[in-house]
Amino acid sequence: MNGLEDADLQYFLSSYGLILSSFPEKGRGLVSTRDFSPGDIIISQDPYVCAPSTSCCDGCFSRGKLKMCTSCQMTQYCGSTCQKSQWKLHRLECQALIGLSEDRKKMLTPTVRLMARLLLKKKLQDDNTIPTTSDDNYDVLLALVSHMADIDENKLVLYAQMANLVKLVLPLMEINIKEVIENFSKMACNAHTICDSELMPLGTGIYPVISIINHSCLPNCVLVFEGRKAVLRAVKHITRGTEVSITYIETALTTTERKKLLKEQYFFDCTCHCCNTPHTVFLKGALEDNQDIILNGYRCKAKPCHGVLHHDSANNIYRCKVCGSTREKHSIDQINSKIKLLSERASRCVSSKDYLEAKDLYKIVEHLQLKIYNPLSICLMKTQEDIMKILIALNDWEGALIYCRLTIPIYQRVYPAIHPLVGLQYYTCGKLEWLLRQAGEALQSYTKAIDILRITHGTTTPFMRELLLKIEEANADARLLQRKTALLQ
Ligand SMILES: C[S@@+](CC[C@H](N)C(=O)[O-])C[C@H]1O[C@@H](n2cnc3c(N)ncnc32)[C@H](O)[C@@H]1O
Repeated sequence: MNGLEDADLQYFLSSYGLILSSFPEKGRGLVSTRDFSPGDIIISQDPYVCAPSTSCCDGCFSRGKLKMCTSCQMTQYCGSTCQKSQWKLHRLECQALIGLSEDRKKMLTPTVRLMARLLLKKKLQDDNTIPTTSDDNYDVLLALVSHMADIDENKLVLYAQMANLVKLVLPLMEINIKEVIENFSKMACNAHTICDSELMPLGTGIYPVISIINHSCLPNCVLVFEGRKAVLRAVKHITRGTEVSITYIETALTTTERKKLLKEQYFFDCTCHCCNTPHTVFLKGALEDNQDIILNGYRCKAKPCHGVLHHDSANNIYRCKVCGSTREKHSIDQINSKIKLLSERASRCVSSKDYLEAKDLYKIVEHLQLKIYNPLSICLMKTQEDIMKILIALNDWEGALIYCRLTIPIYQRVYPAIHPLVGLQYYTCGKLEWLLRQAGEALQSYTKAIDILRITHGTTTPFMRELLLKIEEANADARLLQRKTALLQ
Protein backbone atom coordinates (compact mmCIF):
# COMPACT_ATOMS: atom_id res chain seq x y z
CA MET A 1 0.00 0.00 0.00
CA ASN A 2 1.46 3.38 -0.89
CA GLY A 3 1.70 6.37 1.45
CA LEU A 4 -1.36 8.13 0.05
CA GLU A 5 -3.64 5.09 0.46
CA ASP A 6 -2.29 4.59 3.95
CA ALA A 7 -3.17 8.22 4.70
CA ASP A 8 -6.69 7.66 3.26
CA LEU A 9 -7.16 4.63 5.47
CA GLN A 10 -5.87 6.52 8.54
CA TYR A 11 -8.33 9.34 7.79
CA PHE A 12 -11.16 6.79 7.44
CA LEU A 13 -10.18 5.07 10.71
CA SER A 14 -9.88 8.35 12.62
CA SER A 15 -13.62 8.93 12.20
CA TYR A 16 -14.17 5.71 14.23
CA GLY A 17 -11.70 6.62 16.96
CA LEU A 18 -9.09 4.23 15.59
CA ILE A 19 -5.57 4.49 14.24
CA LEU A 20 -3.53 2.04 12.20
CA SER A 21 -0.41 1.08 14.19
CA SER A 22 2.50 -1.22 13.72
CA PHE A 23 3.71 -3.75 16.28
CA PRO A 24 7.11 -5.42 15.95
CA GLU A 25 5.78 -8.90 16.82
CA LYS A 26 2.33 -8.69 15.23
CA GLY A 27 2.56 -6.46 12.18
CA ARG A 28 -0.23 -3.94 11.77
CA GLY A 29 -3.06 -3.55 14.25
CA LEU A 30 -5.80 -1.10 15.23
CA VAL A 31 -5.46 1.12 18.30
CA SER A 32 -8.21 3.22 19.88
CA THR A 33 -7.85 6.99 19.95
CA ARG A 34 -10.71 7.40 22.41
CA ASP A 35 -12.34 5.48 25.24
CA PHE A 36 -14.98 2.85 24.49
CA SER A 37 -17.42 1.26 26.95
CA PRO A 38 -18.71 -2.33 26.86
CA GLY A 39 -21.40 -2.58 24.19
CA ASP A 40 -20.13 0.36 22.11
CA ILE A 41 -19.91 -0.32 18.39
CA ILE A 42 -16.35 0.51 17.42
CA ILE A 43 -16.65 -0.08 13.69
CA SER A 44 -18.92 -1.97 11.30
CA GLN A 45 -18.05 -2.92 7.77
CA ASP A 46 -19.60 -4.60 4.76
CA PRO A 47 -17.42 -7.27 3.19
CA TYR A 48 -15.28 -6.54 0.15
CA VAL A 49 -16.74 -9.83 -1.05
CA CYS A 50 -18.56 -12.70 0.62
CA ALA A 51 -20.11 -16.05 -0.27
CA PRO A 52 -22.68 -18.14 1.59
CA SER A 53 -21.72 -21.71 2.49
CA THR A 54 -25.23 -22.76 3.35
CA SER A 55 -28.68 -22.15 1.92
CA CYS A 56 -29.22 -18.45 2.57
CA CYS A 57 -29.86 -15.20 0.70
CA ASP A 58 -26.83 -13.96 -1.17
CA GLY A 59 -27.71 -10.38 -0.28
CA CYS A 60 -28.71 -10.32 3.40
CA PHE A 61 -27.74 -13.87 4.47
CA SER A 62 -31.27 -14.53 5.79
CA ARG A 63 -32.61 -18.07 5.69
CA GLY A 64 -36.39 -17.77 5.21
CA LYS A 65 -38.10 -18.36 1.88
CA LEU A 66 -35.54 -18.10 -0.94
CA LYS A 67 -35.74 -17.97 -4.71
CA MET A 68 -33.03 -19.35 -6.98
CA CYS A 69 -31.54 -17.12 -9.70
CA THR A 70 -33.37 -18.44 -12.77
CA SER A 71 -30.27 -18.16 -14.99
CA CYS A 72 -27.46 -19.83 -13.06
CA GLN A 73 -29.63 -21.82 -10.61
CA MET A 74 -26.83 -21.47 -8.07
CA THR A 75 -27.51 -18.24 -6.20
CA GLN A 76 -30.49 -17.59 -3.95
CA TYR A 77 -32.22 -14.39 -2.85
CA CYS A 78 -34.95 -13.57 -0.35
CA GLY A 79 -36.45 -11.01 -2.73
CA SER A 80 -35.88 -8.52 -5.51
CA THR A 81 -34.25 -5.88 -3.25
CA CYS A 82 -31.41 -8.24 -2.34
CA GLN A 83 -31.17 -9.51 -5.92
CA LYS A 84 -30.85 -5.95 -7.24
CA SER A 85 -28.29 -5.00 -4.57
CA GLN A 86 -25.99 -7.78 -5.81
CA TRP A 87 -26.77 -7.53 -9.50
CA LYS A 88 -23.66 -5.72 -10.76
CA LEU A 89 -21.38 -8.40 -9.36
CA HIS A 90 -23.72 -11.33 -9.90
CA ARG A 91 -24.31 -10.39 -13.56
CA LEU A 92 -20.66 -11.22 -14.30
CA GLU A 93 -20.64 -14.24 -12.01
CA CYS A 94 -23.90 -15.52 -13.48
CA GLN A 95 -22.52 -15.37 -17.05
CA ALA A 96 -19.53 -17.42 -15.90
CA LEU A 97 -21.66 -19.96 -14.02
CA ILE A 98 -24.02 -20.51 -16.96
CA GLY A 99 -21.06 -21.57 -19.10
CA LEU A 100 -19.96 -24.28 -16.66
CA SER A 101 -20.65 -27.98 -17.08
CA GLU A 102 -22.53 -29.71 -14.23
CA ASP A 103 -19.29 -31.45 -13.16
CA ARG A 104 -17.43 -28.16 -12.92
CA LYS A 105 -20.30 -26.59 -10.98
CA LYS A 106 -19.95 -29.36 -8.39
CA MET A 107 -16.31 -28.40 -7.91
CA LEU A 108 -17.21 -24.82 -7.01
CA THR A 109 -16.58 -24.69 -3.27
CA PRO A 110 -17.57 -21.52 -1.38
CA THR A 111 -13.85 -20.60 -1.21
CA VAL A 112 -13.43 -20.84 -4.99
CA ARG A 113 -16.60 -18.77 -5.51
CA LEU A 114 -15.31 -16.21 -3.03
CA MET A 115 -12.08 -15.88 -5.01
CA ALA A 116 -13.95 -15.58 -8.32
CA ARG A 117 -16.09 -12.83 -6.78
CA LEU A 118 -12.99 -11.07 -5.50
CA LEU A 119 -11.49 -10.92 -8.99
CA LEU A 120 -14.78 -9.82 -10.51
CA LYS A 121 -15.21 -7.07 -7.93
CA LYS A 122 -11.68 -5.82 -8.64
CA LYS A 123 -12.56 -5.73 -12.35
CA LEU A 124 -15.77 -3.77 -11.66
CA GLN A 125 -13.81 -1.26 -9.58
CA ASP A 126 -11.01 -1.01 -12.16
CA ASP A 127 -13.67 -0.31 -14.82
CA ASN A 128 -15.34 2.26 -12.52
CA THR A 129 -18.60 0.28 -12.76
CA ILE A 130 -18.75 0.37 -8.97
CA PRO A 131 -17.08 2.99 -6.76
CA THR A 132 -13.83 2.54 -4.87
CA THR A 133 -13.55 3.95 -1.35
CA SER A 134 -10.72 4.15 1.17
CA ASP A 135 -11.94 1.07 3.04
CA ASP A 136 -13.50 -0.79 0.10
CA ASN A 137 -10.75 -1.30 -2.43
CA TYR A 138 -8.45 -4.03 -3.62
CA ASP A 139 -5.36 -2.19 -2.35
CA VAL A 140 -6.47 -2.54 1.28
CA LEU A 141 -6.75 -6.23 0.53
CA LEU A 142 -3.31 -6.35 -1.09
CA ALA A 143 -1.82 -5.08 2.17
CA LEU A 144 -3.14 -8.07 4.17
CA VAL A 145 -0.63 -10.63 5.41
CA SER A 146 -0.36 -13.82 3.36
CA HIS A 147 2.34 -15.82 5.21
CA MET A 148 3.35 -17.27 1.83
CA ALA A 149 6.79 -18.20 3.19
CA ASP A 150 5.26 -20.21 6.04
CA ILE A 151 2.77 -22.26 4.06
CA ASP A 152 3.72 -25.88 3.46
CA GLU A 153 4.11 -27.28 -0.03
CA ASN A 154 0.94 -29.43 0.04
CA LYS A 155 -1.15 -26.39 0.84
CA LEU A 156 0.49 -24.43 -1.97
CA VAL A 157 -0.29 -27.24 -4.42
CA LEU A 158 -3.90 -27.18 -3.27
CA TYR A 159 -4.06 -23.38 -3.71
CA ALA A 160 -2.57 -23.77 -7.20
CA GLN A 161 -5.29 -26.30 -8.11
CA MET A 162 -7.94 -23.97 -6.75
CA ALA A 163 -6.43 -21.05 -8.70
CA ASN A 164 -6.66 -23.11 -11.90
CA LEU A 165 -10.29 -23.82 -11.14
CA VAL A 166 -10.90 -20.06 -10.77
CA LYS A 167 -9.29 -19.63 -14.18
CA LEU A 168 -11.70 -22.18 -15.65
CA VAL A 169 -14.65 -20.41 -14.05
CA LEU A 170 -13.58 -17.03 -15.43
CA PRO A 171 -12.20 -17.93 -18.90
CA LEU A 172 -12.63 -14.41 -20.25
CA MET A 173 -10.52 -12.80 -17.55
CA GLU A 174 -6.78 -12.47 -17.50
CA ILE A 175 -5.83 -14.37 -14.36
CA ASN A 176 -2.48 -14.13 -12.65
CA ILE A 177 -2.21 -17.57 -11.03
CA LYS A 178 0.56 -16.45 -8.65
CA GLU A 179 -1.57 -13.57 -7.39
CA VAL A 180 -4.58 -15.85 -6.92
CA ILE A 181 -2.48 -18.36 -4.95
CA GLU A 182 -1.32 -15.53 -2.71
CA ASN A 183 -4.90 -14.37 -2.32
CA PHE A 184 -5.94 -17.86 -1.19
CA SER A 185 -3.27 -17.79 1.48
CA LYS A 186 -4.47 -14.32 2.53
CA MET A 187 -7.99 -15.68 2.81
CA ALA A 188 -6.81 -18.47 5.10
CA CYS A 189 -5.58 -16.04 7.75
CA ASN A 190 -7.78 -13.00 7.11
CA ALA A 191 -11.27 -14.13 6.08
CA HIS A 192 -14.06 -14.24 8.66
CA THR A 193 -16.84 -16.78 9.07
CA ILE A 194 -20.16 -14.97 8.81
CA CYS A 195 -22.54 -16.28 11.49
CA ASP A 196 -26.14 -15.64 12.41
CA SER A 197 -27.05 -14.14 15.80
CA GLU A 198 -26.92 -17.61 17.37
CA LEU A 199 -23.43 -18.10 15.96
CA MET A 200 -24.41 -20.66 13.33
CA PRO A 201 -22.01 -20.33 10.35
CA LEU A 202 -23.58 -18.98 7.15
CA GLY A 203 -20.65 -18.18 4.91
CA THR A 204 -17.33 -16.42 4.55
CA GLY A 205 -16.45 -12.78 3.97
CA ILE A 206 -13.36 -10.66 3.50
CA TYR A 207 -13.45 -7.46 5.52
CA PRO A 208 -10.27 -5.55 4.70
CA VAL A 209 -10.35 -3.19 7.71
CA ILE A 210 -11.66 -5.71 10.24
CA SER A 211 -8.85 -8.01 9.04
CA ILE A 212 -6.29 -5.61 10.48
CA ILE A 213 -7.45 -6.49 14.01
CA ASN A 214 -5.07 -8.80 15.86
CA HIS A 215 -5.91 -11.74 18.07
CA SER A 216 -6.03 -12.12 21.83
CA CYS A 217 -7.30 -15.17 23.75
CA LEU A 218 -8.88 -12.69 26.18
CA PRO A 219 -9.97 -9.98 23.73
CA ASN A 220 -11.48 -6.59 24.49
CA CYS A 221 -13.89 -6.79 21.51
CA VAL A 222 -16.24 -9.23 19.87
CA LEU A 223 -17.13 -9.52 16.20
CA VAL A 224 -20.77 -10.33 15.40
CA PHE A 225 -22.66 -10.17 12.12
CA GLU A 226 -25.84 -8.40 11.16
CA GLY A 227 -26.61 -10.05 7.86
CA ARG A 228 -23.37 -9.71 5.90
CA LYS A 229 -22.19 -6.70 7.89
CA ALA A 230 -19.45 -7.33 10.46
CA VAL A 231 -19.96 -5.36 13.68
CA LEU A 232 -17.11 -4.88 16.15
CA ARG A 233 -18.26 -4.20 19.71
CA ALA A 234 -16.26 -3.51 22.84
CA VAL A 235 -16.79 -6.09 25.57
CA LYS A 236 -14.57 -4.30 28.08
CA HIS A 237 -13.71 -0.71 28.88
CA ILE A 238 -11.13 0.25 26.29
CA THR A 239 -9.07 3.27 27.15
CA ARG A 240 -7.53 5.54 24.54
CA GLY A 241 -4.26 4.13 23.24
CA THR A 242 -5.23 0.46 23.74
CA GLU A 243 -5.01 -2.02 20.88
CA VAL A 244 -8.40 -3.49 19.95
CA SER A 245 -8.45 -7.28 19.74
CA ILE A 246 -10.77 -10.14 18.88
CA THR A 247 -10.37 -13.88 19.15
CA TYR A 248 -9.67 -15.82 15.96
CA ILE A 249 -10.49 -19.19 17.46
CA GLU A 250 -12.92 -20.99 19.76
CA THR A 251 -11.40 -20.25 23.16
CA ALA A 252 -12.83 -23.28 24.99
CA LEU A 253 -9.46 -24.98 24.69
CA THR A 254 -6.43 -25.38 26.86
CA THR A 255 -3.53 -22.95 26.44
CA THR A 256 -1.50 -25.63 24.68
CA GLU A 257 -4.32 -26.35 22.22
CA ARG A 258 -4.97 -22.65 21.53
CA LYS A 259 -1.31 -21.95 20.89
CA LYS A 260 -1.06 -24.92 18.52
CA LEU A 261 -4.13 -23.87 16.54
CA LEU A 262 -2.97 -20.25 16.22
CA LYS A 263 0.47 -21.35 15.10
CA GLU A 264 -0.94 -23.77 12.51
CA GLN A 265 -3.53 -21.47 10.98
CA TYR A 266 -2.22 -17.99 11.66
CA PHE A 267 1.53 -18.61 11.98
CA PHE A 268 2.21 -16.81 15.24
CA ASP A 269 3.12 -17.67 18.81
CA CYS A 270 0.46 -16.17 20.98
CA THR A 271 1.90 -14.14 23.84
CA CYS A 272 -1.37 -12.65 25.06
CA HIS A 273 -1.92 -12.27 28.80
CA CYS A 274 -3.97 -15.48 28.85
CA CYS A 275 -1.23 -17.55 27.20
CA ASN A 276 1.63 -16.00 29.15
CA THR A 277 0.20 -16.22 32.64
CA PRO A 278 -0.04 -19.73 34.04
CA HIS A 279 -3.57 -19.68 35.41
CA THR A 280 -4.11 -20.85 38.90
CA VAL A 281 -7.74 -21.54 39.52
CA PHE A 282 -9.91 -22.82 42.30
CA LEU A 283 -11.91 -25.97 41.95
CA LYS A 284 -14.70 -26.69 44.42
CA GLY A 285 -13.53 -23.64 46.36
CA ALA A 286 -10.46 -25.30 47.80
CA LEU A 287 -8.11 -26.81 45.34
CA GLU A 288 -5.74 -24.67 43.37
CA ASP A 289 -4.34 -25.86 40.12
CA ASN A 290 -3.25 -25.01 36.64
CA GLN A 291 -6.14 -24.06 34.35
CA ASP A 292 -5.07 -26.51 31.64
CA ILE A 293 -5.13 -29.46 34.02
CA ILE A 294 -8.58 -28.47 35.24
CA LEU A 295 -9.92 -28.09 31.72
CA ASN A 296 -8.43 -31.18 30.21
CA GLY A 297 -6.95 -33.21 33.03
CA TYR A 298 -7.87 -36.44 34.77
CA ARG A 299 -9.55 -36.67 38.15
CA CYS A 300 -8.67 -38.50 41.31
CA LYS A 301 -10.60 -41.73 41.82
CA ALA A 302 -10.50 -41.64 45.61
CA LYS A 303 -13.72 -40.32 47.15
CA PRO A 304 -14.42 -37.61 48.29
CA CYS A 305 -11.18 -36.15 46.87
CA HIS A 306 -11.66 -33.72 43.97
CA GLY A 307 -7.98 -33.55 43.13
CA VAL A 308 -6.68 -33.48 39.59
CA LEU A 309 -3.99 -35.84 38.46
CA HIS A 310 -0.47 -34.97 37.36
CA HIS A 311 1.45 -37.22 35.03
CA ASP A 312 4.36 -39.00 36.70
CA SER A 313 6.16 -39.97 33.51
CA ALA A 314 8.99 -41.80 35.30
CA ASN A 315 6.50 -44.34 36.68
CA ASN A 316 3.93 -44.12 33.88
CA ILE A 317 1.18 -43.29 36.31
CA TYR A 318 -1.00 -40.33 37.22
CA ARG A 319 -0.77 -39.04 40.77
CA CYS A 320 -3.25 -36.89 42.68
CA LYS A 321 -1.65 -33.72 44.01
CA VAL A 322 -4.10 -33.58 46.91
CA CYS A 323 -4.34 -37.10 48.36
CA GLY A 324 -1.42 -38.79 46.58
CA SER A 325 -3.47 -41.69 45.21
CA THR A 326 -2.52 -42.95 41.77
CA ARG A 327 -4.15 -44.19 38.55
CA GLU A 328 -2.48 -46.41 35.99
CA LYS A 329 -1.91 -44.71 32.66
CA HIS A 330 -2.97 -47.77 30.69
CA SER A 331 -6.40 -47.94 32.43
CA ILE A 332 -7.03 -44.29 31.56
CA ASP A 333 -5.87 -44.94 27.97
CA GLN A 334 -8.31 -47.85 27.70
CA ILE A 335 -11.25 -45.71 28.78
CA ASN A 336 -10.16 -42.95 26.39
CA SER A 337 -10.06 -45.42 23.47
CA LYS A 338 -13.62 -46.52 24.28
CA ILE A 339 -14.73 -42.88 24.50
CA LYS A 340 -13.23 -42.15 21.09
CA LEU A 341 -14.91 -45.14 19.42
CA LEU A 342 -18.30 -44.47 20.98
CA SER A 343 -18.15 -40.73 20.18
CA GLU A 344 -17.43 -41.50 16.54
CA ARG A 345 -20.38 -43.90 16.40
CA ALA A 346 -22.63 -41.38 18.11
CA SER A 347 -21.61 -38.63 15.70
CA ARG A 348 -22.42 -40.91 12.74
CA CYS A 349 -25.84 -41.59 14.27
CA VAL A 350 -26.47 -37.83 14.54
CA SER A 351 -25.52 -37.40 10.85
CA SER A 352 -28.03 -40.09 9.91
CA LYS A 353 -30.61 -38.52 12.27
CA ASP A 354 -30.77 -41.67 14.43
CA TYR A 355 -31.14 -39.52 17.54
CA LEU A 356 -32.28 -42.25 19.92
CA GLU A 357 -29.18 -44.37 19.28
CA ALA A 358 -27.00 -41.24 19.37
CA LYS A 359 -28.44 -40.25 22.75
CA ASP A 360 -27.72 -43.68 24.27
CA LEU A 361 -24.18 -43.70 22.91
CA TYR A 362 -23.40 -40.16 24.11
CA LYS A 363 -24.76 -41.01 27.55
CA ILE A 364 -22.27 -43.90 27.78
CA VAL A 365 -19.53 -41.48 26.65
CA GLU A 366 -20.59 -39.06 29.38
CA HIS A 367 -20.53 -41.85 31.98
CA LEU A 368 -17.01 -42.87 30.92
CA GLN A 369 -15.79 -39.27 30.83
CA LEU A 370 -17.10 -38.69 34.35
CA LYS A 371 -15.00 -41.68 35.47
CA ILE A 372 -11.73 -40.11 34.37
CA TYR A 373 -12.18 -36.37 33.78
CA ASN A 374 -13.07 -33.76 36.33
CA PRO A 375 -16.64 -32.42 36.12
CA LEU A 376 -15.50 -29.09 34.69
CA SER A 377 -13.54 -30.50 31.78
CA ILE A 378 -14.08 -29.23 28.25
CA CYS A 379 -14.61 -32.68 26.75
CA LEU A 380 -17.44 -33.34 29.18
CA MET A 381 -18.98 -29.97 28.31
CA LYS A 382 -18.90 -30.89 24.62
CA THR A 383 -20.57 -34.26 25.22
CA GLN A 384 -23.23 -32.68 27.41
CA GLU A 385 -23.87 -30.08 24.73
CA ASP A 386 -24.26 -32.84 22.13
CA ILE A 387 -26.73 -34.65 24.39
CA MET A 388 -28.65 -31.40 24.93
CA LYS A 389 -28.94 -30.81 21.16
CA ILE A 390 -30.11 -34.39 20.58
CA LEU A 391 -32.72 -34.08 23.33
CA ILE A 392 -33.93 -30.83 21.74
CA ALA A 393 -34.19 -32.66 18.40
CA LEU A 394 -36.24 -35.32 20.20
CA ASN A 395 -38.49 -32.63 21.78
CA ASP A 396 -37.42 -33.82 25.24
CA TRP A 397 -37.37 -30.34 26.82
CA GLU A 398 -36.99 -31.60 30.37
CA GLY A 399 -33.95 -33.70 29.55
CA ALA A 400 -32.47 -30.92 27.43
CA LEU A 401 -32.88 -28.44 30.29
CA ILE A 402 -31.00 -30.72 32.70
CA TYR A 403 -28.07 -30.88 30.25
CA CYS A 404 -28.21 -27.18 29.43
CA ARG A 405 -27.94 -26.37 33.13
CA LEU A 406 -25.05 -28.82 33.52
CA THR A 407 -23.01 -27.00 30.87
CA ILE A 408 -23.41 -23.49 32.29
CA PRO A 409 -20.82 -23.77 35.11
CA ILE A 410 -18.30 -25.09 32.56
CA TYR A 411 -19.15 -22.25 30.16
CA GLN A 412 -18.54 -19.81 32.99
CA ARG A 413 -15.13 -21.32 33.57
CA VAL A 414 -13.93 -21.58 29.99
CA TYR A 415 -15.28 -18.30 28.59
CA PRO A 416 -14.92 -14.74 29.82
CA ALA A 417 -17.99 -13.34 31.62
CA ILE A 418 -19.06 -11.31 28.58
CA HIS A 419 -18.99 -13.86 25.78
CA PRO A 420 -21.75 -14.43 23.20
CA LEU A 421 -21.75 -18.19 23.80
CA VAL A 422 -22.40 -17.75 27.52
CA GLY A 423 -25.29 -15.39 26.72
CA LEU A 424 -26.67 -17.80 24.13
CA GLN A 425 -26.50 -20.74 26.54
CA TYR A 426 -28.57 -18.79 29.09
CA TYR A 427 -30.95 -17.97 26.22
CA THR A 428 -31.36 -21.70 25.40
CA CYS A 429 -31.90 -22.40 29.09
CA GLY A 430 -34.60 -19.69 29.20
CA LYS A 431 -36.34 -21.05 26.10
CA LEU A 432 -36.45 -24.56 27.58
CA GLU A 433 -37.74 -23.27 30.93
CA TRP A 434 -40.39 -21.27 29.10
CA LEU A 435 -41.49 -24.36 27.17
CA LEU A 436 -41.74 -26.20 30.49
CA ARG A 437 -43.88 -23.37 31.91
CA GLN A 438 -41.24 -22.36 34.44
CA ALA A 439 -41.83 -18.64 33.91
CA GLY A 440 -39.82 -17.45 36.94
CA GLU A 441 -36.76 -19.49 35.98
CA ALA A 442 -37.14 -18.47 32.33
CA LEU A 443 -37.20 -14.82 33.36
CA GLN A 444 -33.99 -15.26 35.34
CA SER A 445 -32.22 -17.06 32.47
CA TYR A 446 -33.42 -14.55 29.85
CA THR A 447 -32.25 -11.70 32.09
CA LYS A 448 -28.80 -13.27 32.39
CA ALA A 449 -28.78 -13.79 28.62
CA ILE A 450 -29.73 -10.22 27.88
CA ASP A 451 -27.18 -8.78 30.33
CA ILE A 452 -24.48 -10.38 28.17
CA LEU A 453 -26.05 -10.22 24.71
CA ARG A 454 -26.95 -6.53 24.89
CA ILE A 455 -23.20 -5.91 25.08
CA THR A 456 -22.15 -8.40 22.40
CA HIS A 457 -25.14 -8.06 20.03
CA GLY A 458 -26.62 -4.62 20.81
CA THR A 459 -30.39 -4.31 21.21
CA THR A 460 -31.71 -3.40 17.78
CA THR A 461 -31.41 -6.61 15.72
CA PRO A 462 -34.51 -8.78 15.11
CA PHE A 463 -32.93 -11.51 17.27
CA MET A 464 -32.48 -9.15 20.21
CA ARG A 465 -35.93 -7.62 19.78
CA GLU A 466 -37.37 -11.13 19.97
CA LEU A 467 -35.39 -11.82 23.13
CA LEU A 468 -36.62 -8.57 24.70
CA LEU A 469 -40.18 -9.59 23.87
CA LYS A 470 -39.61 -13.00 25.44
CA ILE A 471 -38.43 -11.29 28.64
CA GLU A 472 -41.57 -9.16 28.73
CA GLU A 473 -43.75 -12.25 28.27
CA ALA A 474 -41.87 -14.21 30.95
CA ASN A 475 -42.03 -11.22 33.29
CA ALA A 476 -45.80 -10.90 32.86
CA ASP A 477 -46.28 -14.63 33.40
CA ALA A 478 -44.02 -14.75 36.45
CA ARG A 479 -45.94 -11.83 38.05
CA LEU A 480 -49.27 -13.51 37.31
CA LEU A 481 -48.02 -16.69 38.93
CA GLN A 482 -46.84 -14.74 41.98
CA ARG A 483 -50.26 -13.08 42.33
CA LYS A 484 -52.05 -16.43 42.00
CA THR A 485 -49.79 -17.98 44.67
CA ALA A 486 -50.37 -14.99 46.98
CA LEU A 487 -54.15 -15.33 46.56
CA LEU A 488 -54.02 -19.01 47.43
CA GLN A 489 -52.09 -18.39 50.65
C1 LIG B 1 -5.93 -11.03 10.32
S1 LIG B 1 -4.25 -10.62 10.30
C2 LIG B 1 -4.18 -9.30 11.43
C3 LIG B 1 -3.47 -8.08 10.86
C4 LIG B 1 -2.01 -8.26 10.63
N1 LIG B 1 -1.28 -8.03 11.87
C5 LIG B 1 -1.50 -7.34 9.54
O1 LIG B 1 -0.41 -6.82 9.67
O2 LIG B 1 -2.19 -7.19 8.53
C6 LIG B 1 -3.66 -12.02 11.13
C7 LIG B 1 -2.16 -12.06 11.27
O3 LIG B 1 -1.72 -11.05 12.17
C8 LIG B 1 -0.69 -11.56 13.02
N2 LIG B 1 -1.23 -11.59 14.39
C9 LIG B 1 -2.51 -11.46 14.77
N3 LIG B 1 -2.62 -11.50 16.10
C10 LIG B 1 -1.40 -11.67 16.58
C11 LIG B 1 -0.87 -11.81 17.90
N4 LIG B 1 -1.65 -11.76 18.98
N5 LIG B 1 0.48 -11.98 18.03
C12 LIG B 1 1.28 -12.02 16.94
N6 LIG B 1 0.83 -11.91 15.67
C13 LIG B 1 -0.48 -11.73 15.49
C14 LIG B 1 -0.38 -12.95 12.51
O4 LIG B 1 0.65 -12.84 11.57
C15 LIG B 1 -1.67 -13.36 11.84
O5 LIG B 1 -1.50 -14.32 10.84
